[in-house]
Amino acid sequence: MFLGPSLNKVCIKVLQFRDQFTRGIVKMAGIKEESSNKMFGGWQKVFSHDSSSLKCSMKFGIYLPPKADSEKVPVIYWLSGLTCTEQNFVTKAGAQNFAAKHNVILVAPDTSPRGVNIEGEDDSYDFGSGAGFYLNATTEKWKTNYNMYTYITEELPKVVSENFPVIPGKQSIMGHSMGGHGAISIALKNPGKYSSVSAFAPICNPIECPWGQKAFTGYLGEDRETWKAYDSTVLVKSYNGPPLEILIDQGKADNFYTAGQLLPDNFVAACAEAKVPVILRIQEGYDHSYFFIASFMEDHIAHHAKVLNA
Ligand SMILES: N[C@@H](CCC(=O)N[C@@H](CS)C(=O)NCC(=O)O)C(=O)O
Repeated sequence: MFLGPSLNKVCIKVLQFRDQFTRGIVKMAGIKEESSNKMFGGWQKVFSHDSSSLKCSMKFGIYLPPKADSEKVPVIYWLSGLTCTEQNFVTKAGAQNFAAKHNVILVAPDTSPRGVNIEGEDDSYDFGSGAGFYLNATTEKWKTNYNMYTYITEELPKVVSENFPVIPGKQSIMGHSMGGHGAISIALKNPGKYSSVSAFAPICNPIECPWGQKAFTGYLGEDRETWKAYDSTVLVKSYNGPPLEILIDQGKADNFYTAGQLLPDNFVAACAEAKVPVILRIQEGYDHSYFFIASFMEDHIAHHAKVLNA
């Protein structure tokens, strides 16, 4: 059928756009496809790229819902916890089904620089590799590579918007444990940049818990004043940006909760003082694992989609 020269051009463009995501035949800007699997009508992919802020090769998972074959859609960033790579969320969170239903892209990066040959980087599970804490390090030993804050807030969104069909400015952020700390602190530090935020078992007050104190001493040094720039319980007290929807789920049988690593009550008290609305749901019987995360993932995606698709 002859559609006229301009309509034909539009059709060819749409077909090329679809090809880019379904057959992977178009070379993408600075990123390499590592894997691609069809899932719930969309695509679960993993890409690698050279990161300028971390000075190493990084991987991230991206789920493209069926709607992204033909239209731009909002994006939700997921930040994982200690010991995770991009694979934990991709394989265990069970989020793709809900992303397909709510027409959102999900981006799940790795949790630290990899293979940068810093002495001691692989010595413990809660510092160094797999434990970047979503901050920019200032200590001599770590500051060249451990800049996960800049990676998550600037570099990765640029890579995503240059290569995938995202609606500019329509983004939200969520995470788990160390990644819950990352999601909430990043949303509070960047008023208006993220439409909504949610977390599973977040480290809410890192300057007051052993995980946070160890990491902040190593990455930021001994001066505790500098730590406050990355502590959600401190940051929320001076938040004066647009209304933020904050949803937190916390398992009551989570051993890190009972050991005082997460401290959600401190965060909720600070929110009340600052008059920032927060929903904290204590979930009876649930632990810290991805079994807990998968159980409430639908609520979290719906929480973000309600704002992003409004
Ligand atoms: N089980 C770990 C603690 C770290 C941990 O529980 N990590 C959580 C995030 S804080 C996680 O998501 N682990 C990976 C997984 O469960 O797939 C250890 O003691 O070495």
